[in-house]
Amino acid sequence: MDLLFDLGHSRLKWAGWAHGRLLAPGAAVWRDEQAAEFCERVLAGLEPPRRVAIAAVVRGQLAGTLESVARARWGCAVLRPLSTARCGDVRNGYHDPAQLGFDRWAGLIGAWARSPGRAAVVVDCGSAVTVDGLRDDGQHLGGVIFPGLEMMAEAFYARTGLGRTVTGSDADVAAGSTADAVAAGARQAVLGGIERAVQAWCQRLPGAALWLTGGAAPGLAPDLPATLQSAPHLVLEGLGQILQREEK
Ligand SMILES: Nc1ncnc2c1ncn2[C@@H]1O[C@H](COP(=O)(O)OP(=O)(O)OP(=O)(O)O)[C@@H](O)[C@H]1O
Ligand SMILES: CC(C)(CO)[C@@H](O)C(=O)NCCC(=O)O
Ligand SMILES: [K+]
Repeated sequence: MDLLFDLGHSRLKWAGWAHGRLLAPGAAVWRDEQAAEFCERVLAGLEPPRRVAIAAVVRGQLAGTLESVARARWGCAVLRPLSTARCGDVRNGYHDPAQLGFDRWAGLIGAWARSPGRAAVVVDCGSAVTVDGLRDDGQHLGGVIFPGLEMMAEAFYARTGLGRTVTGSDADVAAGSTADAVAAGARQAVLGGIERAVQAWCQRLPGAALWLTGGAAPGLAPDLPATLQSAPHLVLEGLGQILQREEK
């Protein structure tokens, strides 16, 4: 078995990978702990793998620590694949392919593996939200990025100098406090942004499969069109595909 990690801004996610399938996915939030302690703690609960692959868009230090802790603990190969111009039929739509976040790249490859030969739109709701389009011949056409729920609220408080005292409720547009108004506003903005971007992609890619992934997806899904299919581990699935190809 191989072991896959996806290191985002808020959480570390992982899963085993064998015979083209994910096994026992898990996740942990990194708080104030030392990076090495955090990695040791997570790895202690996992079976020794044959190889490790890490998808990391951020946290230079944590990614490096995860890599060295895994190597020291298991003595296995640790791969950190990067966004490339091409992976099988999937072609990166960025002018500079390396600039495309690896989570986006892996998500596209995960979408293609789920429905090869079909156009796809991948919505990834993490710390930031991304909405990418993939043509039915595997050509990625690019995509959009906007701040996620937390980042949007944080930016508001930081730029206005209004301190955040409590985390607001995002349940109702009829908000009666700053905290609630900002939380509900962020939710509306994220929902609206996703809907608009997906709509635009659907005009360009009729019949596309629409995939929804990322940590904030379960909370947003009830207010999004039911045509968006949940694929919670799409990035890890894509990472598994990339790892599988590296073997050939
Ligand atoms: N338990 C939760 N309840 C509600 N929202 C959550 C929860 N966990 C994560 N989120 C939301 O998901 C976002 C993080 O998503 P995710 O776990 O995909 O993060 P990430 O992979 O670290 O993000 P990124 O890759 O964009 O850095 C948070 O900003 C928050 O809005
Ligand atoms: C946009 C995020 C933060 C989404 O996780 C990540 O994919 C990233 O850091 N991307 C690099 C910039 C880009 O994709 O254009
Ligand atoms: K992500």
